[in-house]
Amino acid sequence: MSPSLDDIRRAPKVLLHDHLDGGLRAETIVELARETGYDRLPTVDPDNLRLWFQEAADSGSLERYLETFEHTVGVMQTRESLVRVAAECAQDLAADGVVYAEVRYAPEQHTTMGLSLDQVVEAVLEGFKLGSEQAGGHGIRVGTLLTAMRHKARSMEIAELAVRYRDVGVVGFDIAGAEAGYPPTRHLDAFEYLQRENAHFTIHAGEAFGLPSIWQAIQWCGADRLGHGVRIIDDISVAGDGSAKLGRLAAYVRDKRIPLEMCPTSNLQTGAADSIADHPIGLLRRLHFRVTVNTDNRLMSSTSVSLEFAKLVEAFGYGWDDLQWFTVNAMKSAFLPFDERLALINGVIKPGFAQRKWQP
Ligand SMILES: O=c1[nH]cnc2c1ncn2[C@H]1C[C@H](O)[C@@H](CO)O1
Ligand SMILES: [Zn+2]
Repeated sequence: MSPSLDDIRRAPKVLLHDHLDGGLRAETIVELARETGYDRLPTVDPDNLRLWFQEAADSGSLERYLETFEHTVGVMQTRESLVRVAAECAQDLAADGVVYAEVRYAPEQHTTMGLSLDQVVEAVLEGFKLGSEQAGGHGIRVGTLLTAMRHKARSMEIAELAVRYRDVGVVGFDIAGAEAGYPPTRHLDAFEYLQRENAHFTIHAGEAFGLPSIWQAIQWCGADRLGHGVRIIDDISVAGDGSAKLGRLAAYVRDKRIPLEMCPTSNLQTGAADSIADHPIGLLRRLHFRVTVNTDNRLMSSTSVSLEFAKLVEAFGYGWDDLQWFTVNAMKSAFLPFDERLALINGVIKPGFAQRKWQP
C-alpha cells in the first residue's frame, strides 16, 4: 500500500529549507496588517489572499515569485509580529509531523520600523521557543538560519550576526534572492569569515541559474549544502538504456555527499521544472545523490512537507523506505552536532517510520 497523505503526516519528518516569511497563515497576515498599519495588501479577505499568493507566485519566473514577499515582509516589522509568526510557524510544522526544522529569513528585511538586527533575531528565537513549547505531536525542535539577500551588500554583517547567536538557536547562514546576475562569489568575504569561525552555511544555487552558480557555491564559497541545486542535472547525461554519466561537478557533489535541499512545488512555480514527474529529483534519487525534500515557501506554494512527499509518492511510486531515506538524509545533513543528529535518527525517525510501516 502506498503511503497516504494522512499516514505521511503522522511520520516524523525533517525540514531543512523553509522561509519564515514564506510560510505565514493568511489570517495572520490580515490581522498583522491591521495592527501594524500596513495598507498595501492586495485583499484583506484571508481566503482570497491565500489564493492571491499562490497565483502571483505561479509565474514561471523567480524574480516575479519573489515580488510576493513584499507583503509578508511588510507585516513582519515589529517585535510582536515576528514573535507571533515564528510561534505559528513552529506550531504549523509540528502539526504536519515535522520533528526537526531549520527555518530561514533575512533579518535585514525586518528593520524598516526601527528594530535592530539583534532585536529581530531575538524576537524570532523567542517565537520559535514559544511555538515549540506549545506544539503537540512528536514535539519539534526548530533551528534558525540567517539569510543575507544576494543583491544587497550586508552579508558580512549577517554572517557575524549568525556567529553571535550560534549558541542560542541560530544554526547557520544562507544567501537568497534573485540568482541570475548575483553570483555567490559577491559574498566571498562572508563565506570565508564563516569558514574561519567553523560555522555552517548553505547557498541558494542552481535554481534559476545553472552550473556556474553551483560550482561557485561549492568550490569558491565552500557551501555545506545547496539550496535547490536542481540544475546539477545539466551535468548528467542519461543514455537510452537509462544509464547515467556524471560530469566532474555532478560527480563531486555526489561523491562528497553534498546535500541538495530540493523543493519540488516551488520549482514548478519558478519554472525550474515542468511537472513533479519531470522534476530532476526522480533521477537524482535514483543515482543516490544526497537528496532532501523541502517546502521552500508553504504559503506561496500552498504546501507542507507531507504534501511534497505525497506528490512524490504519486509521481514516482515511492514507498515508506524512500520517504525514510529522504528523512534520514535530511537529518544527517542538519546543522546540528553529530550526536544530536544521531539521537534523532535512532530515537525518533527510525522508530516513527517503523511504526508507520508495520501498522495494518
Ligand atoms: O526559492 C527561493 N529562491 C531565492 N530566494 C528566495 C526563495 N524563496 C524565498 N526567497 C527569498 C525571499 C525572502 O524574502 C528571502 C528570505 O527568506 O528569501
Ligand atoms: Zn528558498
